[in-house]
Amino acid sequence: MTQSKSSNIVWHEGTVGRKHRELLNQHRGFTIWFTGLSGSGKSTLSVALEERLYQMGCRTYRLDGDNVRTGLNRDLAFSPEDRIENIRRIGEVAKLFRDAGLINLTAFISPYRQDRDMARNLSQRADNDFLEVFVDAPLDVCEQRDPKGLYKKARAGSIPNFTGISAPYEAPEYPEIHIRTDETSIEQGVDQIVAYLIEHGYIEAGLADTARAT
Ligand SMILES: Nc1ncnc2c1ncn2[C@@H]1O[C@H](COP(=O)(O)OS(=O)(=O)O)[C@@H](OP(=O)(O)O)[C@H]1O
Ligand SMILES: Nc1ncnc2c1ncn2[C@@H]1O[C@H](COP(=O)(O)OP(=O)(O)O)[C@@H](O)[C@H]1O
Repeated sequence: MTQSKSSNIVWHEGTVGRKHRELLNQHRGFTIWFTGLSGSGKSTLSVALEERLYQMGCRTYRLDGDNVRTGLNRDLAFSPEDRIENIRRIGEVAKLFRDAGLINLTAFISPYRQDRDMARNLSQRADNDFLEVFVDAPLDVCEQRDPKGLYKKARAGSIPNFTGISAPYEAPEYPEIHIRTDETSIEQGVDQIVAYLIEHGYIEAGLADTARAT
């Protein structure tokens, strides 16, 4: 992990902490980290899940590769070094959102296992506040979907270092949740995640009933 360049830094603790914020929000703060190839369904699933969680009364914030790369990370491209820095910064931002007591959804290719583990290990609560969701579809399916026409360009050689074509993707070995988006609908994918969250005590089952009633 990159060390801080500054010295003489002393952490300043406030009187309102994560526990207080979680109490106010009536749920825990945690990160749902979507990873997968371009076109696998990260953005689609994270948007649909956020909508469901919102209906359940949860406080959420979603970070998406394309969006963050126009602001915070606009100085970064797609070399291995830039992707590492991209994920390092997102990992830190996700940590802040957890500390804010929010359910934070991130949708980045995040192709390197080591970087995803780094993001996970930034906070180490006993109750595991970082869930990796492997959004999985075979490359040929992603390429057929090609929602932004990027695979076509990558095959034509006009996008270098394109994940799955000319840059690597390291699939998660032990993701908390594994979704095959070529075998399930968007709705089923969201149901699968919500069921996991309830079963493992991240959110209360009663919230799902509230959502159904509205
Ligand atoms: N070379 C290359 N490889 C992969 N993707 C590319 C590339 N160039 C541009 N794009 C577009 O950028 C989106 C991926 O950004 P990420 O920040 O998620 O990438 S990474 O995690 O740093 O690997 C990705 O978005 P998604 O399709 O939503 O994954 C693409 O729209
Ligand atoms: N089960 C599914 N889950 C998610 N997306 C799906 C699914 N089935 C088909 N799709 C489609 O696949 C495409 C995925 O695109 P996108 O969400 O932008 O992927 P990514 O963010 O991983 O690049 C969308 O057009 C979406 O409608």
